[in-house]
Amino acid sequence: MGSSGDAWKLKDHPKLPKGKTVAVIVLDGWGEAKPNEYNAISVAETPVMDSLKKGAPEHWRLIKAHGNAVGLPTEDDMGNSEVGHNALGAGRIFAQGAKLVDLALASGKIYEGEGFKYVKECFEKGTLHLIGLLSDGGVHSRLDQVQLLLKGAAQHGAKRIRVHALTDGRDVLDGSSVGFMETLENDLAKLREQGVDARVASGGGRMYVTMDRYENDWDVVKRGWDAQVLGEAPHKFKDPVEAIKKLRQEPNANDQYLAPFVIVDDNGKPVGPILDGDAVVTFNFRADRMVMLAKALEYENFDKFDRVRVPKIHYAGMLQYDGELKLPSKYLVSPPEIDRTSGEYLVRNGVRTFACSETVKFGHVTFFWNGNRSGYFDEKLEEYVEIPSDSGITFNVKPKMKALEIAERTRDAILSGKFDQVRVNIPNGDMVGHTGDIKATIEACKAADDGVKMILDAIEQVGGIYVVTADHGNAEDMVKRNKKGEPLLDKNGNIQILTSHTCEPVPIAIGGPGLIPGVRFRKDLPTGGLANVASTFMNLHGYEAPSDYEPTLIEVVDK
Ligand SMILES: O=C(O)[C@@H](CO)OP(=O)(O)O
Ligand SMILES: [Mn+2]
Ligand SMILES: [Mn+2]
Repeated sequence: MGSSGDAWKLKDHPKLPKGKTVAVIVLDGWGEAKPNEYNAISVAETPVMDSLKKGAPEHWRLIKAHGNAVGLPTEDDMGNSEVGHNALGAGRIFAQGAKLVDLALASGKIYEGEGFKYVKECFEKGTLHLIGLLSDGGVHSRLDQVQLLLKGAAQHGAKRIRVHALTDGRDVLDGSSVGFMETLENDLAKLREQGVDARVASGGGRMYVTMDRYENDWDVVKRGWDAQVLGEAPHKFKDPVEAIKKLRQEPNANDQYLAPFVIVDDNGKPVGPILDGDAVVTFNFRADRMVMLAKALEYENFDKFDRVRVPKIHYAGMLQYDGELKLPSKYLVSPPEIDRTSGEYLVRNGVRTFACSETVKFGHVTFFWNGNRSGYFDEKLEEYVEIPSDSGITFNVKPKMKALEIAERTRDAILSGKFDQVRVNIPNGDMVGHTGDIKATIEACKAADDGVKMILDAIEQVGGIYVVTADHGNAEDMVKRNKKGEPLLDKNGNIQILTSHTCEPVPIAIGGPGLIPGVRFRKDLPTGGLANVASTFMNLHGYEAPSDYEPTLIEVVDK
């Protein structure tokens, strides 16, 4: 596609009119599963979402939101916000970070790239630090990739390696951090036998240490900086497995929010602060929760917290996390080239766009939607509104989150007549689902439903159209199950709470007074997924989608 204006011109849809206000509502973490007591969505009072379902099969259906349908390596990979919103916004399926890293490791190309060569320059005199999420969840990172990278780095000359591990419990079961740390320790021991000085240097829970996103709470990143770079943390241990076990015994402790710790030697000295001349790799492939740390590591001018000491390092990300900011400038694997997104096409065809969510999901309907690119395409035609999220709490404490505020701002945007597309992310099912608190998640789902109602009422008033869908499952299943689908119990006979996303399909509903009679879901796309949604709403804006987009889910029959 060239850069001339014509290249962006979308063809008129032969049957569907232009000029309708289209609301695209994404319920985060809202999958479809059989009703049961662990399905927070089915238990919750959700009259609006229930009524949409009655429109099946013409105006309600299910679509795939996990595995290959969103560019993940296998059909066992649950969906997540990054790949989900990428697919929704880009209308095509791109091999995602997880897969690209797998390929680069398998072929050995990862060691030939500019990024690895850059960090390698420090191997002779400095330490290689690996920072990231210790998990096999496959959402932000994968332990098997870290294991390969450790081995590969040693083979390519790293003599001293320090791992700064963030514990998960969000994409994997709470408590699994102990096993992951044992596996890592085993691998590091093997490296030590080969003469590589390899150790864990620090740790902490992902939601409390380092992995904040969209600048919700810089203190989270600071806690990580203090432990990883300065070697300072409230807890000091000699052994990382013991560290996790001990810290998990503190009241209300869990993997996600584990307190930061550093590993010290016999003299109480931290074994791996980051120093001048060292190399650093952040090994998460997913962008959103690495961007803030990447800024702290890379930016000369940085005022988000006092870094105290800024080591002169060679830093590379596993991927480049922000294509617009080119951050970080060095990376081991090239990110998916998500170009020509629906957002860019529509704006270049004059579609005035409003996007809104609260901080914790704001980048989902902007940054991820636009192909991991921050900023506007055309400031005159777009407005992105961020409602500040609560920070410093777990969201089961306030399960309504900002659903109402998001809906109000969106309602106002619709009624203002200033926008053709309004798109929102309503986070409750996902963010509260991740806490594993079933009661709070039920409340969260009700709040999300209330938010949808307010937006649909506004669409009704202006004669518009709605598309309601979700990015992946979460709240519809809050319990870990065996292969037969039965809830699993732990050794004390309690159910094992599932805090993670799922592989369930998600609903999509279309409607509103602006939907002309005869528009309905096609029957010939039974395996349709999130990547088919962009063509669908482009049609509802009165345009044909570009020919290489995944096909539209709708057809127009004579009525
Ligand atoms: O919170 C996150 O980072 C992920 C789970 O790891 O959730 P989501 O993909 O919904 O943003
Ligand atoms: Mn999500
Ligand atoms: Mn989530």
